[in-house]
Amino acid sequence: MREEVTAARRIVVKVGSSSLTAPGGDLDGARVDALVDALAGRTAAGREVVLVSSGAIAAGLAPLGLTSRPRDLATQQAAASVGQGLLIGRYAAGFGRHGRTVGQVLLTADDVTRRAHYRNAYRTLRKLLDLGAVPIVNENDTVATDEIRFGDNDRLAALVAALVHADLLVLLSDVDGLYTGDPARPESTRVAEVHDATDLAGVTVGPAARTGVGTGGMVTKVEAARIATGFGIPVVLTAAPLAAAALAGEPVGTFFHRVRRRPAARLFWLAHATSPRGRLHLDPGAVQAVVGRRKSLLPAGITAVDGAFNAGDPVDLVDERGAPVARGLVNYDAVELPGLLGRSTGELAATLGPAYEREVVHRDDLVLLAGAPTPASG
Ligand SMILES: Nc1ncnc2c1ncn2[C@@H]1O[C@H](COP(=O)(O)OP(=O)(O)O)[C@@H](O)[C@H]1O
Ligand SMILES: N[C@@H](CCC(=O)OP(=O)(O)O)C(=O)O
Repeated sequence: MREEVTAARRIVVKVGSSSLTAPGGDLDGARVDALVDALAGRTAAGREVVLVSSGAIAAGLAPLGLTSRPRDLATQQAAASVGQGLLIGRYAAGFGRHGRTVGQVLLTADDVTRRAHYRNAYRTLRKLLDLGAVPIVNENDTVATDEIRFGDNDRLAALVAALVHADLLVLLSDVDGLYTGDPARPESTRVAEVHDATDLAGVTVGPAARTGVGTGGMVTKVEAARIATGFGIPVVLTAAPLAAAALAGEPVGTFFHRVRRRPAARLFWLAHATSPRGRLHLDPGAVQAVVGRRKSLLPAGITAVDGAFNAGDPVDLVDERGAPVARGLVNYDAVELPGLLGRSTGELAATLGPAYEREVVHRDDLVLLAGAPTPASG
């Protein structure tokens, strides 16, 4: 038995399109009901459940006479508009059998990335849970544009899990776990546990099957697991029919252990949920100082600036090859910086005044990005 699973009080469960629809694309009522029964079992046992459900686009296909998932955004949005109502209607009926009320929560990326918005989203979810309802979250597909879209719901689910401070994230798909390669190949085997990146070294993480209704495949699920475990939330990835077993703590699917230390919430959002408004190019010495010695970034180490940001905005710090190594909140407007580059803080203070002695990004407002070189690896 997985103790972290059985002890979890607040659980975010994400279910993919492929687990809710019949092969033709229509919503499969029996599958929805089976999932609802598994979740209602947990709510009856006093657990709080937030469901992140995909399937709006898939559910809208058949009613609109479409035979496969459309590629263009406008048709996807029309399908989502038709399908989302059907989906929620189905869940409302399903949970109604258990005497539970559901609440629809449609979010855009902005709602979980901008501080003022995610506080608002948090309050709504919190209140629904306090009132005993089951929040059912999806991306707000009808208004999300290509630029701001998550597209798949895996990353959204990880961010929602962080938002509501969940104790567990369960990702339900059409495959019963992470496999070492394409699960259709006989030589692929299920990975039972992932402790850290080394357990993923021999794993080929692939996209969704081309014929299906899913979008992200394993790539977005492993990324979602990385985000959630980095926030101290363990993740179970398994197939939807195994939901009840997974929620009971049985050793099904793939269990991603959490990284013990929960980062400061503010820095977590900075790393995972904000979009940078610009880029600061660092010379090698500045990369060493920021990444290797965790120092603040000073004007002297910056060689170029891109973007139209204001003081307080998130920006990426990139190395000489343009690879992001850290993200931070910048203390200057973009227009101010070109005149300061390469100059020491002492010189700037002497010529421009003491206000210009401040760091470009303070170390407390900096978070290193995954993949950044560590001091040991150079
Ligand atoms: N290493 C892997 N292990 C398991 N599944 C994989 C792997 N690589 C690619 N996949 C594919 O990912 C699919 C699940 O992703 P997707 O279709 O997006 O599901 P969902 O709709 O549940 O989000 C599986 O059906 C499988 O074809
Ligand atoms: N918001 C979209 C999710 C798109 C999607 O297919 O996601 P997933 O099945 O989780 O890979 C929908 O409801 O159709």
